[in-house]
Amino acid sequence: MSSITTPDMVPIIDFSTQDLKQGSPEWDSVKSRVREALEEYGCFEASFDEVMVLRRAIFGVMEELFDLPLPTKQLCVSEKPFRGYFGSPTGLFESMSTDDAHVVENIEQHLTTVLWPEGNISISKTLASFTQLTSRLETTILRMILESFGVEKYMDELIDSTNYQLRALKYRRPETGDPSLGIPAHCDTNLMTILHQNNVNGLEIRNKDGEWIDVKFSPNSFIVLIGESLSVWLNGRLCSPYHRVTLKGNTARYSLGLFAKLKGGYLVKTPAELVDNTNPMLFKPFDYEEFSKFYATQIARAAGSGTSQPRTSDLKAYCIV
Ligand SMILES: O=C(O)CCC(=O)C(=O)O
Ligand SMILES: [Fe+2]
Repeated sequence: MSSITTPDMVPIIDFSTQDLKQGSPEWDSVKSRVREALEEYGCFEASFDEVMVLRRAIFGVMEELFDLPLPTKQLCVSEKPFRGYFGSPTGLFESMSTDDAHVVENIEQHLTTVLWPEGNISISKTLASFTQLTSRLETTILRMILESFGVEKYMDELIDSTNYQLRALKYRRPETGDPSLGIPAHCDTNLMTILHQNNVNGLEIRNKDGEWIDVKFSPNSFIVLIGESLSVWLNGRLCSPYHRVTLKGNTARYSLGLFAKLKGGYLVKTPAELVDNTNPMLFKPFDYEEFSKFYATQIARAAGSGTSQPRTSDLKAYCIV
């Protein structure tokens, strides 16, 4: 793995302003910065001061979750792929994921009562508050993207079909002190990802020149990444960035992410407005949950044969015309 990084930086866009009302001059200016950043990097840093009131509670909760004994964490399972507890074969990272996490009862049912049989309402509430906050930000950004392509009439349909999956990640500090790869380079296949982290950096994004950029988050910010589902829906417009996590320090890294995904049963289909003679339809309609099942078997097969994970652009390869 190349460890060369450059001083390039992902753009920072401020979403904290009170005047960010749809149609206002502030809205239009943020919207064009979002479009520019996504064209260039597929991602940006979003400042969002409201997260500060939750920050201490969030990382307290994450320590409590991951400090549980391994057999307890392993009780969190699901018949659906990419939910529940996962520990990487390298032991360097662990994750816990749960669906529709903006609703306290869902977290209680699928996560907290599994880990604490008597329930743990304060943890459920903290995680739901985080999901509500980030899903609000996701909706704003999605609306700006759709407006910028003139397809905002699909907003309600997409929102109604979104699963706000929450994923908590812990990266152990590398034992040797040498930089180690926590998560290998990949593109997210979902619609949009919004990440928050403790004070330990490690996320790297590959820019258009193929160079890896260190992403340094401010405590009041998120990194927003476009996923391949959105790029496919936009008929190849905007690209999901390659990213990876490299651990360099002496402290554990925690990150918490909203992974907005399209629900099973919803056919993801490029709108007619984005297809014409010069922009023919590039991708076949697909169901994200069906793709996830296929993708999970690909990953398991690759792991079984000792080869690396399937290539990125997996979703695009899956549904290319
Ligand atoms: O922890 C992070 O910052 C990134 C995690 C990530 O890329 C993923 O879960 O897809
Ligand atoms: Fe990712």
